[in-house]
Order: sequence, then C-alpha cells, then structure tokens
Amino acid sequence: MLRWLTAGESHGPALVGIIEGVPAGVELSSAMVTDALARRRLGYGRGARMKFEQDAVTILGGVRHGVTQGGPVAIQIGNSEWPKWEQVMSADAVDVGELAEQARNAPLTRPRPGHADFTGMQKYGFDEARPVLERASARETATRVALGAVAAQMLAAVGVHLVSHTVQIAAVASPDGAPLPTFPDVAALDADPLRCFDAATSAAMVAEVDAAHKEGETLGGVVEVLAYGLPPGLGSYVHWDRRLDSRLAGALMGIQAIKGVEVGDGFATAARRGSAAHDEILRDESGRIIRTSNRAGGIEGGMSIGDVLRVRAAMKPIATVPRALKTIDIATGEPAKAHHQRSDVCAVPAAGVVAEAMCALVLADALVEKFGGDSIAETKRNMDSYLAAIPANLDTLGH
Ligand SMILES: Cc1cc2nc3c(=O)[nH]c(=O)nc-3n(C[C@H](O)[C@H](O)[C@H](O)COP(=O)(O)O)c2cc1C
Ligand SMILES: C=C(O[C@@H]1CC(C(=O)O)=C[C@@H](OP(=O)(O)O)[C@H]1O)C(=O)O
Repeated sequence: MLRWLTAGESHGPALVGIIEGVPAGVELSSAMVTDALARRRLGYGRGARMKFEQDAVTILGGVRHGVTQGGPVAIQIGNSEWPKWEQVMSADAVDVGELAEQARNAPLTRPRPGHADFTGMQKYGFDEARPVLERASARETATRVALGAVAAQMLAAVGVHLVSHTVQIAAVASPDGAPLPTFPDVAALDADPLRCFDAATSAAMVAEVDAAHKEGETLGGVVEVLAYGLPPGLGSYVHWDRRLDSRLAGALMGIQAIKGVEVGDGFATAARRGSAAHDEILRDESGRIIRTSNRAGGIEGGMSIGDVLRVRAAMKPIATVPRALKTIDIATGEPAKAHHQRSDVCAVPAAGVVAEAMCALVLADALVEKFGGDSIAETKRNMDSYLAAIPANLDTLGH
C-alpha cells in the first residue's frame, strides 16, 4: 500500500511531501522531480507568480545515489519567494516587522465567492481569509506533482506511462472522436501553449484566454489523462472502495476547482443504447482477444482491462475574478467587492499535470496492492508471471 501526505502553505518557506510504500530500486533524482514541477508551470493564462517563483527541490530521505531504498521518500519544495513573506508567514514570531504589521492592518475580510475563504473562516474560527487561502491554495498541488513523479517512476519501471492534455477551455473544445495516439509526443504537447494535441483548437483556446483576460474574466475547462501499458486487473469489483474508477474519481475530485470527473465516454454513454455503449470482444487475425473500441476508458467492473485508461476532469473558472464579485465585508457586515490582487486567468493545463500526478499515485498504489514487491524488480517479476498465467488470448484459453 502507498501512503502519502503533503504539508505547507502557499506563501510558507517550503512545501513537504512524504510517500511511504515505494519499493526499493526505483530510479529517482531531484532533476526528475524538478522536470515534473516545471511542466506544472506551463500553460497559457497563468498569473505573474508562475513567472518569478522557483520550485527548489530537495530530496530529504528515501533515495540514495538516484535509487529508492524502500523507506519513505520525503521531498521538500522550497519557495524562492520566502524572504518576502517571512514576516507575514513566520511560524514562530507573529508580531515582528513592518510587513507583518502591514498584513495585520489589511486583513482579508472580503471573502471570494467560489474560493474556500468564507466557509473556512466560519469553520476554523478565523476573522480573515489569509490562513484559509494559504492552505486551500493550489500551490499545494506542487507537492502532489512531486509525489506523482515518484509514482510515475514506479509505473514506468513496469512499462506503464501516463500523459495529460487539455481537451476544453471554456466552450472551446477539441473535436470529438479523434483517434487516440499510440503514445503521444509529450515534448510537442509541452511545447503547446495550452497542452492541447490539436493546433487549431489550441489557437482558438489562446484567443479565448486573451479575450477573458481583457474583460477581467477567468476560465475553466476539461483535461484528460491517459495511461498506457496497464495490465488487466488493477482495482477490484468486490468492494466499492477497491474499484479503480472510484479511487481515480476521488483523487481527481480532490484537486482544487475540479467539479466533475468522467471515465471513458462517461456522460455521453448515458445517452446511448446498450449496443452502441460497450466495447465488443473479438479475436484478431493473430488469435489475440481484443476490444473493438474503448468507450469504457480502460475500466470495467472497477478493474483496469489492459486497454488505454482514459479519464477526464472538469475545472471550474478561477474564483479570484479580476472583475470582482459581490461579497460581504465580514469586518463591517456591509456589501463589498471580493478581494483580488493577482490570479490566474486560466490554470487548466496545470490542472492536467496535477490530474496526471493524482492518477499516477492511484495506479502505483493499485500496482503494489496487486503485485506487492519490496523491490520494483520483484513487483515486475510478479506482474510478468501473472500476465503469463492469465488467459490473454484464445490459445491460452485452449481454443
Ligand atoms: C493549478 C491550479 C491553479 C489555481 N490557481 C488559482 C488562482 O490563481 N486563483 C484562484 O482563485 N483559484 C485558483 N485555483 C482554484 C482554487 O484553488 C480553488 O477554487 C479553491 O481552493 C476552492 O476550492 P474548490 O474550487 O474545489 O471549491 C487554482 C487551482 C488549480 C488546480
Ligand atoms: C502558487 C500557485 O498557484 C496559486 C494558486 C492560487 C489558488 O488560490 O489556488 C492562487 C494563486 O496564488 P497567489 O494568490 O499567491 O498569486 C496561484 O498563483 C502554484 O500553482 O504554484
């Protein structure tokens, strides 16, 4: 079983993540984690902060000479902006310095509709939103991407590879029904401003972000995660919380601003008749058992079926709208405009990278649950012997 936790505030000194249950022998370096974090910073429409802030990665435990050792892996992501925030966010001294004084004199009492501000203040007994937004902020997703990089390395060691891309920004969507690439060109995807496969759609998305920016608006959209090379049988139908689709949905819904999740053709399937909804099972020319389509998105009965896994997540528009929304100033009780300093216009491509990391964590967990292994070589051996034993084609079924 994989267990993992994150800690840290948006403007704190660092974020920290720990993942436990990683087998020994997985290749991992700070450079790999840094690369994964750099991809989260990509995407047209992000705010000023993404440009000046650096993610300073330090692996604090669990790795020696570029290889995991079987113990918990601890990763720190230092915030290069910390010196500017030290007085405001210091863990020890609450009342030192001019900046701390300024922050105290300008409390965030005009909660933003759509963010965690107001209910967070009510729930935790704060008289302003600063402590709420510090932890609610999607800055925390940097840690998930760092831990997701560990999971992705585990999966890569057994031949499983993930990729994420943007399929919709506001109402601008990729054309439906385009065939899935055998394995996408990830470098080309990273080079696209929206991390979208389709150049024409990407250009229309850029125009949409520009228009929203000009009008003081923010946007949401839809991302898709694909996983290639999964064996059949990860997850299980025997209990609701062991279903792979349930675990993926929970992990994706746990990302800030994600409001909908779809597995395979998802909601479109509900409008189809049964004969047009499922993936028929046939024998190809070489005798292998194959599916004629992948409408199910690679999962049946809560288990991976050995086909490409395909899940989507819908992100709502950013809550910090420059054309600020109506709220109540909690200090005075009077109507006001919600606080706004700077924000992303659109963070959908970044959310895709986070979604990919969350899927990697769920799949790596399901992998070690099924195949065990104290070393990744043992995990792989167990997986290979399982694959050799199961009826994967008609010959082994005895036909
Ligand atoms: C990658 C990413 C970047 C985000 N950037 C912002 C932002 O700049 N401003 C903002 O108000 N919300 C941003 N959000 C969304 C908020 O974190 C989120 O709406 C808030 O925590 C409330 O949670 P909820 O939307 O799930 O209800 C971002 C989300 C993600 C995934
Ligand atoms: C810092 C990140 O995203 C932040 C997520 C976020 C929010 O409210 O979720 C608000 C913004 O922070 P700030 O208000 O300080 O500009 C984003 O920049 C990041 O993704 O690394």
